[in-house]
Amino acid sequence: MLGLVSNSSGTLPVDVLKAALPIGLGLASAAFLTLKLSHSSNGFSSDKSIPTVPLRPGDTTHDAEYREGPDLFLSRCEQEFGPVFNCYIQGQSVTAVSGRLVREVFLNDNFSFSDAIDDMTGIRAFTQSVVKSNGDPDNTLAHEMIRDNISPNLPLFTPRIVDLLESILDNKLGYCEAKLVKNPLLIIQEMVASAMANVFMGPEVAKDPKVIETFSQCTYDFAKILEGTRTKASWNAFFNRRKYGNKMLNPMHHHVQVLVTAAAPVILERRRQEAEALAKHEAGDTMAHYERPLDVLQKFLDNFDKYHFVDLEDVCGHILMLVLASVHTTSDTSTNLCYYLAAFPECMEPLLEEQNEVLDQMTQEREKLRQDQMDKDEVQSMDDFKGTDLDPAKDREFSAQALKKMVKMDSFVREIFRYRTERLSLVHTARKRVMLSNGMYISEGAKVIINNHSVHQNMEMQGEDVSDFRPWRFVGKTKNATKAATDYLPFGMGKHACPGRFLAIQQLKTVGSLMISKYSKIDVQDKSKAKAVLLSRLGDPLATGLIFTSRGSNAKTSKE
Ligand code: HEM
Repeated sequence: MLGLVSNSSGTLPVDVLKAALPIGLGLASAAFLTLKLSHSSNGFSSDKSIPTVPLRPGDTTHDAEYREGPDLFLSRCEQEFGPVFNCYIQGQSVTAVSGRLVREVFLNDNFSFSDAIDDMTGIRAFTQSVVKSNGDPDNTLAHEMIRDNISPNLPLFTPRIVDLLESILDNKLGYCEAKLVKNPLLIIQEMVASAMANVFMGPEVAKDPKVIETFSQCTYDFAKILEGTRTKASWNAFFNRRKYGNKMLNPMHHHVQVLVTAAAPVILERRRQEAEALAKHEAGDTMAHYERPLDVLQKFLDNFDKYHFVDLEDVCGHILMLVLASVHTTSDTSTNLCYYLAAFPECMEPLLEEQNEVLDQMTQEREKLRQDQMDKDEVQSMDDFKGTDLDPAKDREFSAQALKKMVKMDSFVREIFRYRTERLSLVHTARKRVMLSNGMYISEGAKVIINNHSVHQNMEMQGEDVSDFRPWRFVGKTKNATKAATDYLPFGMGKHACPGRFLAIQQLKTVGSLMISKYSKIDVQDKSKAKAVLLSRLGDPLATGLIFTSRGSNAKTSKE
């Protein structure tokens, strides 16, 4: 691979590659992962003053009671034992932390989500064998990579993302007259994988079907690894460390190679074009210039030394880690959003009305900008706008600006996260003994789990009817779907809060907007399973399909 990338500064020692950490979550939520692990009998190492919730007669863990009614179980625990209590759940002994105290877990570096995932799965050995550089126990690099290369460019990425999401939807689902789709995740996964591949690897690489296959499938291979054995979690971690620390046995190695093989010729061609433009420029052609492609691959290569990458394989390893964090999480939640549209059909028309109002407003604003330029003689005729940012053909596109103005859609999405998010999740390991502000101590090595129920189903924080799905709950409030805070935890909070949430929410809002503009009706195939799907956990298989009906024969079903 040498020669494709600029001179490297050599391999950095890799201590712990926490950049891969997001996968622990991204994969399918800590709950999904940990539930696959079996019970640890380590007991609690927390302060003895922390109450332990007694088991129901006949139960050996709290899992059954929790699964039967998580809200009921956790309300009872909080009422009887207060905001901090021990229970045996999701395969381990954990201390649940509730309400205002959750911020003390998220904001204290002595609580680590990545340590907890590694304790349970041995994931760090696995990730170390996928990438070669950048050992970063606090995962600041992955944050930085997303913060500097993806989030600020989101408005520029948006047209490509929307275009791909729409064309694949048209291609795979198209015009429907009560068409049953047993597994809509497959369609949405392809939509999201294609959009993410375009953003991460660039349009040329993303044309390769093998790359799309890697983007949509690598998470499943990864899940198989984490599923591991059904023995003790610690054995599971031990086994994974031994097996997947070996590069050749690590299935991610194959996916990295797919990316490298597809990227190499594209990078060479980009280099050739750049050199050609430079040569022309030097020969006096002042118009000749090379337009740098806008994608994460190019950004990483341009910052090769800054990020201390080793070679192209290393760059692709890092990209693969981002894929594991992003594609399945976004596909799963976007699919779930369609089930909410089906379960609450009364939302479809208000959402479509809002969409039309926003697009009308955008059209008027853009028309005014065009007219201003005409009045100032900056352009000769309306035809001059063709192919520019102000092209009238783009007036009704779902631009980043238009999506931002869709406040009902935003509230709908945030309410889905509030309503659905797993009630107990995000296990953190205490790196040191920590005293919480209520005076209780969490001992070094103890596992703490976040009681999301105490936040998302809390009337003081969320308003009334917390057990109901109220789509417009957040309209008119300064609480948008990306705002990670003490009253909204689907993306965590504090310095480790998911840095990809801006991209994820924008894709979710786009999928929702496409669905309501193209389909007048979405029904759940088996209504008896509708509620179960709404409350499914990230990564759960879908219990039933969806039936789609297009908005009449004039519906826009293909991109001409
Ligand atoms: C609906 C989709 C998503 C959900 C629900 C989600 C959720 C989360 C959560 C709960 C965390 C842990 C936060 C904490 O420890 O406090 C996290 C971390 C992370 N996520 Fe996401 N995420 C999503 C999409 C994405 C996307 C699209 C990307 C990449 C573009 C991404 C990249 C990351 C990274 C790098 C971290 C690690 C942050 C750290 O440890 O400092 N996520 N995510």
